[in-house]
Amino acid sequence: MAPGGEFSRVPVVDVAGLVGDRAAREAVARQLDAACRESGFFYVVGHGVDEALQNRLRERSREFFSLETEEKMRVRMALGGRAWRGYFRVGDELTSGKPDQKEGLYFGQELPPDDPRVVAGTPLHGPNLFPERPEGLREAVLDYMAALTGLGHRLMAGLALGLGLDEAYFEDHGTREPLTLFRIFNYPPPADPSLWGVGEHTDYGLLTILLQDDAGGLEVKSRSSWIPAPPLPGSYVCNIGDMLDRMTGGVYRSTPHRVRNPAPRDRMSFPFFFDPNFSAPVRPIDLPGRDRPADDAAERWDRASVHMFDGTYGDYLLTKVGKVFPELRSTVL
Ligand SMILES: O=C(O)CCC(=O)C(=O)O
Ligand SMILES: [Fe+2]
Repeated sequence: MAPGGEFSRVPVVDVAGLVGDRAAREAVARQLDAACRESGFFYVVGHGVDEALQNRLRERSREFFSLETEEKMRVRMALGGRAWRGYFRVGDELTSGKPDQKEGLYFGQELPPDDPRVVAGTPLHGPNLFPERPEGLREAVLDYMAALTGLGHRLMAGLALGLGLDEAYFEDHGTREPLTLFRIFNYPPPADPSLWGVGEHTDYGLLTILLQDDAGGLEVKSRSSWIPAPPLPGSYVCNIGDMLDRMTGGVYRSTPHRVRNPAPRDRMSFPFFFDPNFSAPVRPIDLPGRDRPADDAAERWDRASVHMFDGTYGDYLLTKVGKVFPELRSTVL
């Protein structure tokens, strides 16, 4: 393994063994561990998510984005209030201060209005803002989020094993009831080729599980160059977020990435974020045999500039929200 985040490809891991016997789980865990140290990015195949469900989600999403802006704006984010849900237009979301060339829908765990967290006005908690049309988008999103929550638990158990921890470590430390955020993005071909669909960034939480279509355009930052993560049929692209990077003292890497749609048509992607519970305190993981952070961790953390380990995951996440949607700062925070 090259030191310091130098890598030349995003590895593919068949995770079917995670539902097998101990030896099979350990074999997968070793591959996940190597990928998380080296690049912080990996494809997974053998993930068990139903292809028909993915197709249903894709179809309904395509139908939604093809509606007139006026209709899409009926579920605009401003109406989701503190729950941080709904539709945003091309250019509404900022990455590193620059408007992204993508439109999208934000979803989270579906909670009834009388859930105590909703009644208390807890940010990022609430019912979703589902559009009236197309019919079936609501069911596709909820079914898909349930399937991906299951995959998130399986992968986190594999990551725990790879770190030499009990497989239930993450469940016991914040993910038994995870915070799950789900987004559906549509990237039109950029009007100006210098504009990014999503500019360079790292993700916030533990693990991102991304379904992309066949347009391509996702790139991952190795130390000295950008490495493409092209669509691989039947796969997800997974990556480590800042929180897991910090919890592991930088042993697992949250790697910068960016997207520009290279296709002459729209590109759709479906990132699912599997994070600790909003009220879970975030603590560094005690990793046997490792008492200091990876050599380049401080450099990476400075760039992301978050406060660490002195609060809950929710406290941390709220420091991020206002940066990407300045308009929502007053409603969410
Ligand atoms: O659309 C993609 O392929 C990646 C999106 C992404 O990086 C993100 O939402 O954090
Ligand atoms: Fe990302």
